[in-house]
Amino acid sequence: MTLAKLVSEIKRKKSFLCVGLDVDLNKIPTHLLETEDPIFEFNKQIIDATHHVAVSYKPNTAFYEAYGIKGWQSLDKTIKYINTNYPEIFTIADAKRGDIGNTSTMYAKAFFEDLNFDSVTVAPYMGSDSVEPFLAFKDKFTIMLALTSNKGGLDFQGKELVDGQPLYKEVLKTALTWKNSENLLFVVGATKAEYFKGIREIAPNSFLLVPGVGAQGGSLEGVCEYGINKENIGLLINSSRGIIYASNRTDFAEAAKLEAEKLQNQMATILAKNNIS
Ligand SMILES: O=c1ccn([C@@H]2O[C@H](COP(=O)(O)O)[C@@H](O)[C@H]2O)c(=O)[nH]1
Repeated sequence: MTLAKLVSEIKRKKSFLCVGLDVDLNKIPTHLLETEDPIFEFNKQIIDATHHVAVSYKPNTAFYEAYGIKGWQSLDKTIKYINTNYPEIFTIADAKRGDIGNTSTMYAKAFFEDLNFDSVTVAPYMGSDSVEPFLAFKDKFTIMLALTSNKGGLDFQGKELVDGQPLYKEVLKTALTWKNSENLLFVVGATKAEYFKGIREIAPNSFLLVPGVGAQGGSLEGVCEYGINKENIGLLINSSRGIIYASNRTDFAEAAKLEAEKLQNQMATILAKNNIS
């Protein structure tokens, strides 16, 4: 996958929606628990019902790791299902990794080579040599936490450095100087809409993965006011619980489809307002 292909898919579908596949066995319809692989069965039906309005899927690996080997197998089946049936979809392993260099290389191999995701999320705390091993993979993307959606996100990310600028801005500026930074995207929470203007001053053309609409209450319109880039759009807006748990009954896939279509409609309106076609 290339970012140019992602942009052309966004324009074709008039959507920059990323559906989060955060599967909790306590929340899925009970009839699925009788199937051989309830997590995969749930994902398959969600994907089939929403792929026409989504350009990306983001399984958060915690929701698979929590179920041990079986969970990891469900993740493997899910990514294979997407890559085989919907190869135009941009896939994100939300794993928030990062470690000393040789360990980061192994994490990168796990997600880019073994599982064949297009991208993986990483934490910046360990610095350049913990992120650059991910960036070295051609046509694969590293999505680094910049300003996260949770309340505590500002505890450290918002701390002012000696020159008065907040840490997250320094993280953005510095990361953009790293080798292969053209393969770098950033996570910025939708709950932090008022920060997008400043972020776009530092990273005008970077793609931003934006979680926090739906269950966390972030505003799509608020994010797009300054977050949207007229050339490449530059946004992937994620909603997980708001879509996948729209119903916990047998109509769950249809309910997810309706929620995803609602968001896509709003996105199409925003694209049209910005004269992006
Ligand atoms: O700043 C961040 C970074 C990651 N996330 C993840 O995104 C989804 C959001 O799920 P919702 O159900 O739509 O709230 C989830 O996997 C988080 O771990 C985030 O929310 N904020």
